[in-house]
Amino acid sequence: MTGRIAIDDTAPSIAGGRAAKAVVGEVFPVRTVVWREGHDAVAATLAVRAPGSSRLTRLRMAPDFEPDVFNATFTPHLPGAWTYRIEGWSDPIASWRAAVEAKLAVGQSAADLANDLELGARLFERAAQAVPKKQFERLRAAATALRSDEQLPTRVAPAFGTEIAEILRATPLRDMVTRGAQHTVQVERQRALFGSWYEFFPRSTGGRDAAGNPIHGTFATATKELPRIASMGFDVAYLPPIHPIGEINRKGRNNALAAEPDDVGSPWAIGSKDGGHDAIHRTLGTEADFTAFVTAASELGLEVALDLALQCAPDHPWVRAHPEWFTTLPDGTIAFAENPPKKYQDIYPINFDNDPDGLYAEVLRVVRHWIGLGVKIFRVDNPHTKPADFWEWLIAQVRQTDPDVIFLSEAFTRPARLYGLARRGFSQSYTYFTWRVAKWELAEFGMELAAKADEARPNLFTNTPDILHESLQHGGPGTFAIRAVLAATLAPTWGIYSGFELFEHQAVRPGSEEYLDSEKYELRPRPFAEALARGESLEPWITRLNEIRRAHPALQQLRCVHFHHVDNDALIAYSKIDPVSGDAVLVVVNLNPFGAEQGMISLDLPAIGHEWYDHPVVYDEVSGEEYHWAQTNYVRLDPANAAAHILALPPVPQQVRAELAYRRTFR
Ligand SMILES: O=P(O)(O)O[C@H]1O[C@H](CO)[C@@H](O[C@H]2O[C@H](CO)[C@@H](O)[C@H](O)[C@H]2O)[C@H](O)[C@H]1O
Repeated sequence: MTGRIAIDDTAPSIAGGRAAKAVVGEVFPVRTVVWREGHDAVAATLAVRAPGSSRLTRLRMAPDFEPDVFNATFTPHLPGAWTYRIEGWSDPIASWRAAVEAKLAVGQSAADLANDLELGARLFERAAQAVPKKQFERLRAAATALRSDEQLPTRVAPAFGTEIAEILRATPLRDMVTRGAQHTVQVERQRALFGSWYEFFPRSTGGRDAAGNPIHGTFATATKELPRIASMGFDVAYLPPIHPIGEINRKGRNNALAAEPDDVGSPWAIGSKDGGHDAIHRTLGTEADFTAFVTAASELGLEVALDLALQCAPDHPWVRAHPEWFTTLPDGTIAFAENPPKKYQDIYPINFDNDPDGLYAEVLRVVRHWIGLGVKIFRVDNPHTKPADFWEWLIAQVRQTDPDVIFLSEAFTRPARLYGLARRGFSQSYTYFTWRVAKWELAEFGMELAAKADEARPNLFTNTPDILHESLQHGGPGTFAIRAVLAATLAPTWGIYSGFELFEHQAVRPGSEEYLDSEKYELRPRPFAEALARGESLEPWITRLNEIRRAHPALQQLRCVHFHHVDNDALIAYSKIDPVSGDAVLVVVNLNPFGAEQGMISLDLPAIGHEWYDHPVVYDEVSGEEYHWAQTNYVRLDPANAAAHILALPPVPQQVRAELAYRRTFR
């Protein structure tokens, strides 16, 4: 925006004028550049408006140590679309003061300063017009002193005093006020930022019959799984699609192209003669059973997330009723879906261009149907294979009526799509975490997450039904513990797919990331209790991680990560802080699952709010031990005992919290 004062590089500023992201209670840092010609002083104000309010809250921005750069934070207290803009202005009293100080410093006399003193008096008189009566008198007194016959130091003393500075900080005299462009921040509920997800297939919860054959589960049997999931500290129970599964082209075990008669098929092959996206697989139960499941989950503090997979089995009702929603090939057939190199022969992709009005309305109806049954979180399958403008429209429509609905995007094929979809409204995104294993990759990844915090919120799954990373295939239980602690502490939202706690690691074939006997195509009842009793379960570690995450607001933050140097590439160290409470945590992870690693960690103490010479006492939330640390510290981690230190640090002092929030965000 052009104006008398230049305002540049305001951040966050999302491409296309779209909204930045924040959640209720999250500290939201804003930075800008404000400058003008010559030597006169400028300043910046952040003007913030809450949703539905006509009132502007003005926050004086703090000058950065870089010239012309200003910072401020605000903390939204309710969800909705907040707006903010920068006001850049000329600060005539600061300019006057700087000039007079410089002249006094070189010994100029009252006579030399006659014009300056009169100009100052006029400025204080102007400033007095805008302040309450008591402060009015102070400013008038400063003006009177400047015009008096006293000695020069006495004349300028009130104008230079701290009391006047305080008054002017609260009510500055602003000239040439220039308003910058308006920016929006979409504020969501806290679950959009912080939470622990557990993915499981309800159909696998039916146990086994006397002959050891799996029995198809129901919502009633799935409900029995919920206490175990809740007791591990998870917040969200995510279910793959629960709809009728296609019978035409159904896939068999291990992705076989032909199914055997008793094969259950992939739940992502949605739709059959029993119904489509608004129907429930008849063996799982009825709508009433589903809502009972959602209620039971809620009583345990769990939210249910549902898959939204916009694709159809050939026998989905839409295929017959709306052939225009699909692409018919010259030979009259419909091509199956692909996500190269993956082939999904049991589903048809949807064509979003033939009848957008009809299709869009139907998808919105489906989403609202599930919202009506208590679902407030949708994990969206393959959103990058559907048009971006469709998602932007759908999410905006849903937000109008249900602002508490959260959409997780499963798009991580290319950064443009991952971040592009996030900008268009997705609350959370899958990431490349599963493929980031080396220390340098993790550090780069962690920095990227923080740098992108205004436009995308990550959900770090350790594994998914599609991704059994080779490190999990060959790294033994130690790798599972390492991947869990990294996911649980690098980002505020993390998740596991069922079976992770049992160290399931067999791939269908060498070089593949697909599980052997994948649950995508068959029932997989699991002996959780037996494994736990034998001490062969990761449940205790997962439980402890979630407890620590809940106890430490620092681990619930996305923006405030900082990596510290360790002289061993098998050890990684990073700290997180919470700018509100000052809570601070340092995580040190041994990336070698097979043996102990040791090294020296050099703490960047100012980055955690301390002086270089401080000796913080740190408490290990994993071992319960306390250490007296300094700038350089010896660490040794043996995966036989613990994969990581999760160290509670002394709280960040109040006076540097906001500054650290800017520094960690805009590095
Ligand atoms: O393509 P992605 O790797 O993002 O995977 C997601 O979408 C897939 C298609 O919906 C889904 O694939 C599974 O379901 C398909 C349809 O039934 C089936 O053909 C595939 O073999 C099966 O893997 C995948 O699970 C989901 O995460």
